[in-house]
Amino acid sequence: MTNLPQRIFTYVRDTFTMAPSLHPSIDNGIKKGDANFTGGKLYCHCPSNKVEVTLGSNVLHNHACGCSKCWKPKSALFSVVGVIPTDKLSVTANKQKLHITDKSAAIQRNACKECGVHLFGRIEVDHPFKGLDFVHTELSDKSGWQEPQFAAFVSSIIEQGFDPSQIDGVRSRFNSVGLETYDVLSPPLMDAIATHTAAQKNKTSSKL
Ligand SMILES: N[C@@H](CCC(=O)N[C@@H](CS)C(=O)NCC(=O)O)C(=O)O
Ligand SMILES: [Zn+2]
Ligand SMILES: [Zn+2]
Repeated sequence: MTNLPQRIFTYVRDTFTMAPSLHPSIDNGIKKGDANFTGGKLYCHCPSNKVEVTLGSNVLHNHACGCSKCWKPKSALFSVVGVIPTDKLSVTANKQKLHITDKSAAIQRNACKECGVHLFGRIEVDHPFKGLDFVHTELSDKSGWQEPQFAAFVSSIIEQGFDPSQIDGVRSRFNSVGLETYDVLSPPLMDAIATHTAAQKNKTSSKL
């Protein structure tokens, strides 16, 4: 978390330079979550017959993601996405409105066919994060969700048209609100992926 003078500086700089939004929950500093928070409901953006997803716990590893596949709110450069065990998530209304955005992706992102909002991403194939669903807590009307912990896939915004000469400014804005930036995931998550890959390789070689 950053101190007040730094936040005022960031706010004034961003207001005068009309910097594009990183994400509404990050632009003006980060609000810390509640350690005792126990979950809530997510809703799509349809004006009626909203898809409703119920989460039975807080999320973990909440982070900003600049990749092209994660859902972002209008005008934001980044998504904010966290994970929750699959058995803590259920679709509690209007499930028939969901479709999978890209069936070939590891993360099967279930989005509302009408408003386009992604309600949850699930992994069905062998993968280090199988058993975890990906969700956007900004779709909830409650506060207390874990705050973003880091920014991932930052350079990926360039692939979507962001001016590469401005990318250092994006990294420094994340840093000014207390978030580290990475061009893949954070080191602990990359270590978890590599550990899984090593275990798979061992399994395969022991069968030979
Ligand atoms: N540079 C690529 C990165 C895509 C990517 O690897 N995204 C990560 C973070 S969400 C991932 O795990 N993707 C798996 C998937 O989408 O199934 C892009 O922007 O599309
Ligand atoms: Zn919708
Ligand atoms: Zn992503």
